[in-house]
Amino acid sequence: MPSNVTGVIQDLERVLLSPEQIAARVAEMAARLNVELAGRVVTVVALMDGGLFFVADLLRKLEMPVRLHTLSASSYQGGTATTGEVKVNWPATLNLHGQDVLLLDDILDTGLTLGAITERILEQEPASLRTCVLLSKRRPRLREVVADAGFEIDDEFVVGYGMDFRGRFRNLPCIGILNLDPAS
Ligand SMILES: O=P(O)(O)OC[C@H]1O[C@H](OP(=O)(O)OP(=O)(O)O)[C@H](O)[C@@H]1O
Ligand code: HPA
Repeated sequence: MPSNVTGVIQDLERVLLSPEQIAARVAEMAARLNVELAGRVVTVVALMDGGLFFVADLLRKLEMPVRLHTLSASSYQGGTATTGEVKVNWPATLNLHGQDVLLLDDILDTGLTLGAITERILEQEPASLRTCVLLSKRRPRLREVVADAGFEIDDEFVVGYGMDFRGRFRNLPCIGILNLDPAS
């Protein structure tokens, strides 16, 4: 793993998705949700920090009334592999009983994060639960998760548009593959 990444676009091996490609797909996802959830009041549960830009961009395109709850869910601790332990700050006052919940996250990888959050949400007996992610990796899951995905991507570590490596790269407007030197 490189010790010298600075977190700028020059550190990328290549750009996977440009800001324009991301914006076009997010608009399509929002248009579909606007049809399928029309007439409902939607309770969004948005996972931070990685989901920050996806959630901000998608929500501004939703036309139904929305309530927003942000949760901090982390298990990678800045690295490229899950620690296996999903830490969630679930507010004691959060009650999703009877609500139409839309769960949003940036990326579905092992499935551990969304699996853990889905379990917590379902314990509260929402009226419905729908999950959307911007990216879904083509890889075997450690936990099965049902989610609509903006893009299916190969099993490579990605950064940008909210996603980090060692706390950096979140601010890149594109999504890219890191130049990881296996020897370093
Ligand atoms: O499917 P999984 O293997 O669980 O991986 C997906 C999760 O990993 C990342 O979160 P991370 O733990 O890096 O925290 P962050 O959102 O604060 O960056 C990402 O934002 C997802 O929530
Ligand atoms: N990049 C950044 N964060 C992640 C990834 C990834 O590929 N997979 C799970 N969390």
